[in-house]
Amino acid sequence: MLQAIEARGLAKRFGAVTAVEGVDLTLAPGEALGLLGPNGAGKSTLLSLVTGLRPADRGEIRIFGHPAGSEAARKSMGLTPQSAAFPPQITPRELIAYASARHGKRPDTDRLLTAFGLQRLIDRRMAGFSGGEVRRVALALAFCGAPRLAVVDEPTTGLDAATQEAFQSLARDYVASGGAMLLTSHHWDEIEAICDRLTMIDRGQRVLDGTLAEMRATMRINRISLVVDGAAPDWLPAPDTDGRRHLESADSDAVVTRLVREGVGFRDLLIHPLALKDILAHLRHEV
Ligand SMILES: Nc1ncnc2c1ncn2[C@@H]1O[C@H](COP(=O)(O)OP(=O)(O)OP(=O)(O)O)[C@@H](O)[C@H]1O
Repeated sequence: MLQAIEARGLAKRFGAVTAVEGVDLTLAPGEALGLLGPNGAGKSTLLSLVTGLRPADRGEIRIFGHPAGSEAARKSMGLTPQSAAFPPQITPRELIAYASARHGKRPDTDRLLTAFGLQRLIDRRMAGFSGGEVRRVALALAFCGAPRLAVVDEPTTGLDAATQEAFQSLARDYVASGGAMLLTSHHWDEIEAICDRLTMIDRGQRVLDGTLAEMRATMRINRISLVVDGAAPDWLPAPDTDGRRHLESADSDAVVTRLVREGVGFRDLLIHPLALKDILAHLRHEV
């Protein structure tokens, strides 16, 4: 299958700073890849190489088989950069028409307006738009004309909860209908809600790559929480502010058996697989 993104050995320096060093990246159609990493890890630089906004110093990137930055590669992708500025006299309708035309498509204005709550703003000049309103327009542009690949850098930073949810739902629909999505975010729950696979980079290097399911299967750790009535044994952690005791275990059956055997009065027992945040906290000791 032709990959949406196929990148090998990418490297980029800015003077003395090595922003990206020897990174491989693949993304298939119908897949969402979350790019994670601390501030300054090299995520935005990596995206700028993938989108062809900057040339790589070393390595090769193909977008649906075409070199990054080529006309064919650019036409196949929609993009929301980390920060975007638009001419003050332009309206969202004009921008959406322009971005859709790049893909040779009629503007799918109605769907995008509804998804990003832009109905009231569509014909207003962008001068005076709030930060969140500008961000919503920038996000809508990544999906105009149904590109085969959407690249979104910290999509929901500064957006209200309703718009964050709308974005997640649109992103899931886009991927389910065959779109490929590369996303960076500092919101782990957002990555978890949208992405099938994640790649973590740190100081320009890839330190982790895999699906959440693979990571969970490897770790086999569950998060257990319960309320204890009466005395609790020493091996249980103290209750949190929510009154529940939380612990992690590779053998939740054994924990429950022990509670019963020791006659602990417990209720509201919940057993969950580890959240992405917890998985990364564990793996960080190993990477
Ligand atoms: N134009 C530039 N000139 C000089 N250094 C740069 C430039 N762009 C990025 N860098 C440096 O490259 C490194 C990677 O930056 P990058 O913006 O890719 O990180 P990031 O992972 O996107 O960070 P954040 O989560 O803070 O957005 C940082 O050390 C940054 O200071």
